[in-house]
Amino acid sequence: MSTSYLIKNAAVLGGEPTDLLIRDGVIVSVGVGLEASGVEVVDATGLVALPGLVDLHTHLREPGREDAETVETGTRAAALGGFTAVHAMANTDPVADTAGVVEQVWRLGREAGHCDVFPVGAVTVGLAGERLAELGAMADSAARVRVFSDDGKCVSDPIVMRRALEYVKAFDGVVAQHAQEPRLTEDAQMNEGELSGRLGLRGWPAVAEEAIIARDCLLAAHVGSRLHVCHVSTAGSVEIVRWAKEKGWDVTAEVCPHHLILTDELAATYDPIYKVNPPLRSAADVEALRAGLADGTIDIVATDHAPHPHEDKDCEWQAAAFGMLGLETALSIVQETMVDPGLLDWAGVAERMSAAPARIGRVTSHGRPLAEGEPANVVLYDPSVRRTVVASEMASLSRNTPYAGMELPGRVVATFLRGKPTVIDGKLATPHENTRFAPVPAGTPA
Ligand SMILES: NC(=O)N[C@@H](CC(=O)O)C(=O)O
Ligand SMILES: [Zn+2]
Ligand SMILES: [Zn+2]
Repeated sequence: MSTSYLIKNAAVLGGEPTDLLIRDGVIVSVGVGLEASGVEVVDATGLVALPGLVDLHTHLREPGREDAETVETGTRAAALGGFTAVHAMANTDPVADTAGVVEQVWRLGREAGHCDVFPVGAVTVGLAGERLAELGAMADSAARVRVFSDDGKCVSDPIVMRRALEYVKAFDGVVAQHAQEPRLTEDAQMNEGELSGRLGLRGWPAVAEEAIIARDCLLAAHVGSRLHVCHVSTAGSVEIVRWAKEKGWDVTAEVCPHHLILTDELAATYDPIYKVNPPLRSAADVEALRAGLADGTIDIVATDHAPHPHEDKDCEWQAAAFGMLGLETALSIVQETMVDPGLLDWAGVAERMSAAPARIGRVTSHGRPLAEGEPANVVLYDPSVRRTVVASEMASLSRNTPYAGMELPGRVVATFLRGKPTVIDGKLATPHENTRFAPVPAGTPA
């Protein structure tokens, strides 16, 4: 059985047609007109080749909420979205605040085999914001945790945040903050503005995010540590991160696809599909986020894939859970909002969705260039097709996509994890097996 693939005529990072020869999980040569025997030939004419995407912010829900998602189903969704690695957030039940839980999640990822799973460790015990979790033990575990986050909750106590930033320096870790000042956002339901007043929904003001980001940048600088800001959603946050970077501080930030395309106007539908934390913001915020991502102020796109079962979403707005799916649509949203308008080229996408998230998470085996000797983590993407999103066709166990019925550009045709296809012809490949590759001709509608 073949473990070798010759990818022909792929636009590597959107460049000229190039061939990639993959053997035993490694890219062994890159060039024009490559020939090889005993390989499966993949016609990638018209397809863009990118390094396998890396998500720094995914909720896989296992253990504890296997009715919403499991490591198996969430990593299927990831592979179909072009991801070869995801960081699994710690707000599970039990919380991933011990070496035991992070090792369990890491092992489940290996067993599923659709993409690599890097568990995020909680900053505080039970996400309670009071006592530091066993950060060192999680870092030293088989899961080798480097990203720590209480995501879903803000580490709001400045002393606890300071200690966490100091502690993670010992193993080159990073604290990923969910920036939400809790007192300013009690029972908050949507972006605070004229519309929240009109709709009678409690507002979530931009200052609640920006105040924490500013404080944390100052704290990180003060102790000489590394800060990552989750799901930046306001123009003011972009300005603060830009300021911190100008100072030379080690601060990175992410934006989610939904904050690049959707606005708070959607709350007027009272459809909780649009309820997310931080909330959808104004059109001016969306514009500032796109500009910040384009100029590198915002380092990465992270999905914040947040599956919820229908009973937590099919209810009135106030009672509904925060969060939306993201893995299977992320690359299309980035094409729509950044590439097609000319704000970012494919090399820029590779940097922000693969290389930079891998660097921030200190993952050395992903986010590598598509070059000789590198691990063969590759996604082949067709930017020329358009597709209508159908929620029931998602691999995720949950259905809470805000894009159902929307027409989006692009389609992931194939994903390779260490030289093995996890996705073939836009469909899931059987993991741990060699499967025949049958690519569709470029330009075939999805
Ligand atoms: N983003 C969300 O709205 N929800 C996330 C938590 C989080 O990312 O803060 C979730 O776990 O459901
Ligand atoms: Zn969050
Ligand atoms: Zn999250």
